[in-house]
Amino acid sequence: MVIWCRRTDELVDGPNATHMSATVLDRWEERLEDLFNGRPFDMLDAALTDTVQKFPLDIKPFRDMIEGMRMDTKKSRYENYQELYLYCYYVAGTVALMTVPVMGISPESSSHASSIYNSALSLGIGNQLTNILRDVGEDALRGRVYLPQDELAQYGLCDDDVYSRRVTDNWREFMKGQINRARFYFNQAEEGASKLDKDSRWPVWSSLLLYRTILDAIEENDYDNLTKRAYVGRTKKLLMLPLSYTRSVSMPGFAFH
Ligand SMILES: CC(C)=CCC/C(C)=C/CC/C(C)=C/CC/C(C)=C/COP(=O)(O)OP(=O)(O)O
Repeated sequence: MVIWCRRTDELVDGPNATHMSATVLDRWEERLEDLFNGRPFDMLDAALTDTVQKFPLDIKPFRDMIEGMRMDTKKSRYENYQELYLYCYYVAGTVALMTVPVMGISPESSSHASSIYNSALSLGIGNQLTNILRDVGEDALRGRVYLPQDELAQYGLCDDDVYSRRVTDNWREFMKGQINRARFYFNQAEEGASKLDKDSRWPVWSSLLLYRTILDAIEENDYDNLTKRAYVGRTKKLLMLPLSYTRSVSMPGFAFH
């Protein structure tokens, strides 16, 4: 039950703000604690208070997401995959952990909840890695390189290659490895997607299959994610819906490749 709430807009940091300031994030964290304790600040917070009262949500992923945004204000390079993974967990894995208690696990599922949460986490990570790979050129324009520096170096690449926007054979080879890694997480997510509550499976399967096709689109662009944005057309998206429906109603373990 909502106890009290006030006006909206407190967190808007000016119309042209591109990055959230530390103060804004600190205040956001304070509001998070308050709303979890039944004291929402405004109507949006009140909606979340209502949700945390209805579903078994843990505050940790919410705190971690704010930490991810804090990280993004301080850091624009990732030395290795471990560092990048942590960022992906903070900004997307957390979303997955927040949604499972709301979507629910099927009563027919015999899997341990932890394995379903792991699959959810994988979908969050796979989505974020895909998002990063799609946006390499765009992020570089903002001086940001969300790629493991040590892996770039293994292919003789560095930030300058990203900034110069030349798609070389080394770049293509590097990208193949990054795409395979993202696909690995989507594959890991599949098992859990079929164990969610019946009504949640179709949207989750749709997002899994649709987001994964962005990786195909990068390949179709011959790995040019420096000057082009991988795009999945509307028709292709619509055609994926019946396929994701089929996947969502088939039993886990059923062979479907
Ligand atoms: C598989 C199981 C068991 C559960 C599903 C759990 C879920 C819903 C996981 C997905 C979590 C999720 C939606 C993460 C965020 C992914 C992401 C990269 C969003 C991109 O956001 P924007 O940056 O706004 O996207 P655009 O750049 O496309 O605008």
